[in-house]
Amino acid sequence: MSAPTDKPPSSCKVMLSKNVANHLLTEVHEGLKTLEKPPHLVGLLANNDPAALTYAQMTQKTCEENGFKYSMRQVSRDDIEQAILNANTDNNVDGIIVYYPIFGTRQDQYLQQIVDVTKDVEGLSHRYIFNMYQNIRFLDGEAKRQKSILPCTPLANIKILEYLNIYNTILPYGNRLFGHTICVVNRSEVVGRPLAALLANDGACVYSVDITGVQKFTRGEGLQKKTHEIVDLEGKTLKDVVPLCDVVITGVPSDKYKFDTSLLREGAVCVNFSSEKNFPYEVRDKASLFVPSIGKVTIVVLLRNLLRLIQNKRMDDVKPAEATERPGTLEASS
Ligand SMILES: NC(=O)C1=CN([C@@H]2O[C@H](COP(=O)(O)OP(=O)(O)OC[C@H]3O[C@@H](n4cnc5c(N)ncnc54)[C@H](O)[C@@H]3O)[C@@H](O)[C@H]2O)C=CC1
Ligand SMILES: Nc1nc(=O)c2c([nH]1)NC[C@@H]1CN(c3ccc(C(=O)N[C@@H](CCC(=O)O)C(=O)O)cc3)C=[N+]21
Repeated sequence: MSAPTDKPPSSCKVMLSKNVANHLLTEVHEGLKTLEKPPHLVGLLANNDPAALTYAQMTQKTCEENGFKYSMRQVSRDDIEQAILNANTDNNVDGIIVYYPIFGTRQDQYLQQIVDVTKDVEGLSHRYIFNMYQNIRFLDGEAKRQKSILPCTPLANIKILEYLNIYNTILPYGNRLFGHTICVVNRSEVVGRPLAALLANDGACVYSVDITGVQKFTRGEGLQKKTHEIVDLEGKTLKDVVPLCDVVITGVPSDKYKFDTSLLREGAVCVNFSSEKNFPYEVRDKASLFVPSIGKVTIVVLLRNLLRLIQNKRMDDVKPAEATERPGTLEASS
């Protein structure tokens, strides 16, 4: 009966990721001011994935517009290992990003582990992944001067939720998602699973949905645990958990997939990180806030991670000087 023109205007606010990206860029510009020369990021492209090429080009453009140096190195699969080792030892390279998938097998995980940990802008090294899952936020223990590196796309999702004020800044750092129930549709090792863990570590109840089933990530009743625990919800599906959620995040890599918006709670916040449009247009009838894509934020987070690597390295460099200034420090800490 009702023609589209009869419909009241939607109350949904569509938030474009460039707003969040620009907000984060101001922080990046502050960091840049403290450096003598532009940070140099090397992108190693060894596949024919058009999404990887687009992402690499978007990264190059953002680097060049914001005072970073970016070099794209296209190599064959056979040469990727040596290309990583060369970038590791090149003093003119501050950060390395290798675009995946390359082999699409465990060889890709091997390549992730040979990138020098001090140049790993994507936080894929074992040490960073361990810290993330264990909710260890610093590399230098109680000194708390060197922050661990978090993977870019999961962290971009978090920066978006912060910008949308889903994080409650009245609560202590680390508990700021307490009371929120979040659904993440994708449990890949590079995005969905780390994202669910990070959100749960910040206090949320997270339903992680993949084609293999649903898992619940929490820090236990009353956030009693230091890090998250995971339970399999046997027999449960997306339909059971979405109505409980005030935030829904999707990352399904298929143009055929469309999220069933009839499941959404009125006023839910919806974010899509897939390069495909996972939400149909009608999401605007249910959601209070909708973020259709997040690529621009991911790239700024990448630059922020690069600055963090440089800052961490600088602190490593000043350590010996400090130790001589304060005799006894070394003995006391050994
Ligand atoms: N915006 C950004 O910054 C980034 C976006 N992406 C995009 O995000 C998407 C996902 O990337 P990856 O996680 O690396 O892909 P992936 O292919 O490694 O993982 C996709 C996951 O989604 C699951 N899945 C597929 N269909 C599903 C369904 N109907 N319901 C629930 N789960 C389903 C798969 O089983 C798999 O675990 C891609 O479109 C990719 O281009 C990836 C990295 C960064
Ligand atoms: N080591 C590694 N890290 C990655 O993060 C990685 C990778 N390899 N391999 C390739 C995929 C793909 N990927 C995308 C990033 C942003 C958008 C994206 O969403 N871009 C635009 C839209 C792009 C367009 O205009 O089509 C946006 O959000 O506005 C898509 C895809 C990262 N990837």
